[in-house]
Amino acid sequence: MAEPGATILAADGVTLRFGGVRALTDVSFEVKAGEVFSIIGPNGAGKTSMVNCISGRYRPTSGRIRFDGADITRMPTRRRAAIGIGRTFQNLALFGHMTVLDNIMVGRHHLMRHGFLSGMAYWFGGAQREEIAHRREVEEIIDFLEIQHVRKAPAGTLSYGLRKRVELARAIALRPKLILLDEPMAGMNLEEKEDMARYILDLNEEWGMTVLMIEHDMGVVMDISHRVMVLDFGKKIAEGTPEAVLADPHVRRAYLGEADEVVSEPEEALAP
Ligand SMILES: Nc1ncnc2c1ncn2[C@@H]1O[C@H](COP(=O)(O)OP(=O)(O)OP(=O)(O)O)[C@@H](O)[C@H]1O
Repeated sequence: MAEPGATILAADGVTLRFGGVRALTDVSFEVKAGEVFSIIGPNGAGKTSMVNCISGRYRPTSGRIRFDGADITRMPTRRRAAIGIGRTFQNLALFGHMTVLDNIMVGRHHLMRHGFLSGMAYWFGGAQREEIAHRREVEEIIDFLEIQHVRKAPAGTLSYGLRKRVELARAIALRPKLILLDEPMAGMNLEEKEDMARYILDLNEEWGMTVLMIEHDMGVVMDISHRVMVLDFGKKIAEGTPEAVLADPHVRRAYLGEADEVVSEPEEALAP
């Protein structure tokens, strides 16, 4: 496991093409162990494509990605999860008819030697002991994310904010070293966003989890990120502390739309 401050994830010249579309062009960056690192940029800038290259859903057309000392560029997705890369999705991906508890247990499935409640092995093969240990871990996550009151409820019956929290619980059930969060606050009200921001910070500070996040809410990004990378049309245009990125003229032009303000007419000129 990388020491705090050492490079845990490194993308080197990552390019991704879909036919004629260049989703990413020569993107390089490093995430340090223990960081909250955010990727921001306008719609279609390549943020999800980058996260998909890291999680294994997409293979870069060229370039390399290293994680915790291993070259993962062509590694299968399942193997990446096993070596410590967890993720949540932009759109919820829970089993609606299953309870919260079972949804989170599914997240731990591949860590279980005996499979999920596999027949005779459950009683005689040590699988019972193993499942008890897994349940204990899951309960710890349930406590941490304060979802005890809904642990037996079918996931599909919960509010959107709670479902997002369950999805986070399932992703951290793997105890990843790096968690990829794709718009964790999307569609949330202010209170839900504040809760989620606090859970992400606690995960980072108390559990030592490195976080790579895509998020559109600039307030949240600036509040909880140690460093931010900005993509625009698939290219990296800035990287640094939230303050430095906010002050960067390229970012202001490309992302915050300041160019529009500069070229717009004075208000009097628009009056009839
Ligand atoms: N599977 C795909 N097939 C074809 N083109 C794709 C695919 N995935 C992404 N793209 C294209 O790649 C570019 C980058 O898309 P991507 O979804 O990575 O951007 P994004 O920054 O995550 O956008 P958003 O903020 O809207 O989610 C876009 O032009 C998109 O249409």
